[in-house]
Amino acid sequence: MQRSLNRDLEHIASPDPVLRRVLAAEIRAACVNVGFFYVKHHGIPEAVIHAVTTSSRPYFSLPIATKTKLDIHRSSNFKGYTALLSENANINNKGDLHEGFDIGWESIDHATQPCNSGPMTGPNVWPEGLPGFREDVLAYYHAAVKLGQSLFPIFAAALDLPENFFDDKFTATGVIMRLLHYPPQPATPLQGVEGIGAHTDYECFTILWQDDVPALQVMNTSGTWIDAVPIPGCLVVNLGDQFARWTNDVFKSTLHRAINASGQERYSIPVFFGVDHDVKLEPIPGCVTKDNPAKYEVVLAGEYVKSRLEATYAHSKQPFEHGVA
Ligand SMILES: O=C(O)CCC(=O)C(=O)O
Ligand SMILES: [Fe+2]
Repeated sequence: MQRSLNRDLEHIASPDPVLRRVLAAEIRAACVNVGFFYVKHHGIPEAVIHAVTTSSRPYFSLPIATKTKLDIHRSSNFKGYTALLSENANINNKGDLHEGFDIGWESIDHATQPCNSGPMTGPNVWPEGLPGFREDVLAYYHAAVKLGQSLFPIFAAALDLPENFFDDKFTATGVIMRLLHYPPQPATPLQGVEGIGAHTDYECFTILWQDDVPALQVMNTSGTWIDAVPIPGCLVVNLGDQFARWTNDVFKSTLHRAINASGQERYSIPVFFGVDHDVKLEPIPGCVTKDNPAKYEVVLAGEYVKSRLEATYAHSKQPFEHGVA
C-alpha cells in the first residue's frame, strides 16, 4: 500500500474547521478509492501499545488446554479464545492459521455497566494466572475507542454529513477487539490455509496495530494483492461492510488477507468499530442516486455482525455443540 495513503491525525480535533475539512477531504479520497489508509499522530500512547503487546505474547504461550477452557464456542456472544484453524474468514479455505483472543466493551474500573449491545451482549472472559493482562488489554481497548470516537465526525464530514451524525449511533458497545498471533507458514502456503483468508471486515471500520513482521495484503482494483507493510508509529485503518452498506458502496470495504511467510511469529491487534446494535443501516442521504441505485437491503447493525461472525466460526463449532470438547 502506498505511503501516500498515510493520513496525519494531528488536527483531528482542531477548533479550526478549515483544518478539519482538509483532513476530511484526505480521508474521503482514501475511503472512496481504496478503503484502507495509515494514520500517524493517532493519539494511542506508546506505553499503552507496549503494555498490551507485551501482555499478548505470554497469553498465547499458555498451554493449549488452558486457552481452550475459554474457547469462543463456549461463549454465547463471541468472547474468548479462537484456536488455530478454528476461524475461516474465506469460506473457500480450510481454516485460518492464526489464534486469537476476543473481547467486547467492559469498563476498566467495573463501575459502569455496558448498555445493551444486542446479540453480542455478555461479559468478557479472562484467563487466570496472567497478572496485569486484563488491565493492559482494556487500557488499549479504551484508548482505541477514544481514537475511533474521534474518527466518526471526520467520516461524517467526508460524507458531507453534519459532524455529529454518528453521535447517537455509536456508544462503543459494538466494539470488538482481538489479540491475534500468526505462527510462521511456508512462503507458498498449503492450499487453502492462509494466516487469515481473503475477507472484508463486518463493521464500519477497523483500527489495526501490527508488529514489524509483514503479512497483511490488500487487493487493489485490478485484483492484485498489495503489501500493507508495517510503518513504525502508524496504525492501519480500513473500512468494513457496515459502512459499505450504509453508504451504498460510496465508501469501499476492501478485500484483505494475511500470510505470515516471514519465518517469525507475528502479532496484531484489530479493533472493529460497529455501531450500536439497533441502528438501521438505511442508505445515508446522498449515497443513493440515479447512477448509484440502492444495492443493499436494510439490516440492523448488531444482527448483521452476529450473522457474519456465526458464518466465520461455523466450521469449527461441531465438537462444542455435541459436548465433545
Ligand atoms: O492481522 C492482520 O493484519 C489482519 C487481521 C484482519 O484482517 C482481521 O482480523 O479482520
Ligand atoms: Fe480483516
